[in-house]
Amino acid sequence: MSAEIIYGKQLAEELRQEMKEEVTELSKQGVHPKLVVVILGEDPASMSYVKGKQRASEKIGMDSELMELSEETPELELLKIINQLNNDETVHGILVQLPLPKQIDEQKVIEAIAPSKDVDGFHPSNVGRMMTGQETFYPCTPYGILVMLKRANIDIEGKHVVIIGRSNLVGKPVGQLLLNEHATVTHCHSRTKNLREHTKQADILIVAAGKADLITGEDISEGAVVIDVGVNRVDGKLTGDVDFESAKEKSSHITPVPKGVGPMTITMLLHNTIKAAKWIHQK
Ligand SMILES: Nc1nc2c(c(=O)[nH]1)N[C@@H](CN(C=O)c1ccc(C(=O)N[C@@H](CCC(=O)O)C(=O)O)cc1)CN2
Repeated sequence: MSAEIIYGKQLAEELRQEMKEEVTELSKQGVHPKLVVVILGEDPASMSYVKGKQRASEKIGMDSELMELSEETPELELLKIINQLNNDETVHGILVQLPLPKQIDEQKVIEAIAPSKDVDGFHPSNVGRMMTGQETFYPCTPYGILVMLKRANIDIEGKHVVIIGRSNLVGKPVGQLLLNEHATVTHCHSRTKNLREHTKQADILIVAAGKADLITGEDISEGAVVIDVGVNRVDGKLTGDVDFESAKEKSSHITPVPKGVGPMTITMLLHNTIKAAKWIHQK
């Protein structure tokens, strides 16, 4: 068997075209969705992600602002900036790029963002709403994975989803979103014993471990769906957590790296920002 490759990049482009039309319609009603992205320091990977977010916003006609702050910015100063953005009626979405420098308490920053502008979906209030199956902003990478699975017509209900990784950004929320869709979910992580015994049982395997080529064809069952969330740089080359060539021969569907899950992250951020603008203007 050779897998069908799910290109997130292609789906992202289709969705962004639809969003562009939605932004045009909203602007006719006087609603101009605006995203503000805050970054501290100049880490090259983070810098490229935030520039990507800004470019993508502009391409669909959405207002966006990039606030580039020094790596040494004190926590209190960042909290003050967030407070100003919370009170700025022209701003609908606020995103602080992670990870943050060591002098800053990441959780404090996440909790400072108004839940109604938390387009990352990381605020405990939004996480709680997601857990209880209520409408809210879902974290962008997990939400992107859910949309990819649905658009590829992959059944989720009753399927055994095995997730490797338990981060707040990806592992935990993707498990919750798929549980909400009636999947049976198993979480594996760095302390899991006999990892292969678990991965072999997966109908859908989601790998978000941050370890290049952790999973190979031998770790998966014939016909499994494999979603690779890894973004690793090995000898200057971008690679996922899954050995694509061997996994492709066993799976029914697989996402590549690059051009797989990654582009969906930014797309769902645009979706969340439009949603935030619509909510505010419906009030
Ligand atoms: N506040 C947030 N910080 C971070 C998030 C997040 O969702 N919110 N996620 C990641 C990084 N990230 C977005 O911020 C992100 C990662 C990867 C991609 C992407 O498009 N990847 C491409 C490859 C890009 C490359 O060449 O490096 C792909 O996989 O095809 C987009 C966004 C951590 N921080």
